[in-house]
Amino acid sequence: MPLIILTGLPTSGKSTRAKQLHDYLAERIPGTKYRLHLISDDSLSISRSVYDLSTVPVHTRSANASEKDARAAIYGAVKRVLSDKDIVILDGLNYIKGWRYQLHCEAKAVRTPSCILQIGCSKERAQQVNEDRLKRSQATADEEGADTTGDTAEPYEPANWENLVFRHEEPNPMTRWDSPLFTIIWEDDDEQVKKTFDSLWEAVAGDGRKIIRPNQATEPRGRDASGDYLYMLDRETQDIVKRILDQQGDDGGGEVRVSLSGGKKELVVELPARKIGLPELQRHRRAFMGLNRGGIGLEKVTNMAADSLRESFVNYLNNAFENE
Ligand SMILES: Nc1ncnc2c1ncn2[C@@H]1O[C@H](COP(=O)(O)OP(=O)(O)OP(=O)(O)O)[C@@H](O)[C@H]1O
Repeated sequence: MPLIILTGLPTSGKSTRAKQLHDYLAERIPGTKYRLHLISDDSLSISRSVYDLSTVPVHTRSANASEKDARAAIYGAVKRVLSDKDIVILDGLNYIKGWRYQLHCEAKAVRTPSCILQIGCSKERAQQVNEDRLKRSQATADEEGADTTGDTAEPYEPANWENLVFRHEEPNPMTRWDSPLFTIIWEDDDEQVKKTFDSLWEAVAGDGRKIIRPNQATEPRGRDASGDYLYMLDRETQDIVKRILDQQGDDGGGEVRVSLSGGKKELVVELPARKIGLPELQRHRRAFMGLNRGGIGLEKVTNMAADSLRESFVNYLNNAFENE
């Protein structure tokens, strides 16, 4: 299995469900090949304040160093244990789609499935949980009595909480990296939760699980920390779009060859049997750039050069055209 990525608003009940899933799987795995791991901000001692952009100057907001460091730590922790024999529950906000894409690629690279467990909760209820936490932590600071609720987790500063809600990118089950998608809502009772966990198990560890084959598109890649990464991302993808427009046949279809620097290797884009126009290619390019734009903090994990970017975009396009 297996990487199970939780996602949801801050204070929406993610850890509660992650623990329930952990208990459920702990009962299911004896006698199977699986080992079980639960990774979360708390298990890695990551404070909720790392997500706080309010202390970062506006012009550098996309580059919040502490959040990037936190992501690198989470990524490293997942990578260390993830295999086809290890079930990893990743409890966290996981609110950026590009981040979920990278995790999906990481799983695929070790030939194991990934899935998303979305925790649904209204904004108002989640906010109430955070406000209660804030009050309790204030009362503890003022020594006004011990906490009796059992929820001793750290609250988010209100502006940080609001900002995280604003930045949250809902999973989209139409994309490879956000599927299969399972959803549990706050109100779900034990029976409903068990049903969802049963389906999740079936999809990623049961007989119905897909065979995962790694391909170059899903091999995880980092960013070129030294160069101007965004410039390179733009330039290389533009160049491939141009080659496709130049080389495709009059009626479309066929193969387009894209060489890597120094002619070391040639990549092939397999086009569908129809003419592809600039708007469609630009749409794919923008989607790819959206997924690979900086700011998800994996610079320290690997190094991504122009060649691997080109390779990655070619594979992305081949995946996109594959089903036609
Ligand atoms: N479905 C639920 N029904 C009732 N109470 C719940 C439910 N889910 C969570 N809670 C309560 O809400 C509080 C916050 O839950 P939890 O810590 O799971 O949220 P979280 O999303 O993991 O928070 P954070 O974003 O800080 O990691 C806890 O007191 C928990 O007991």
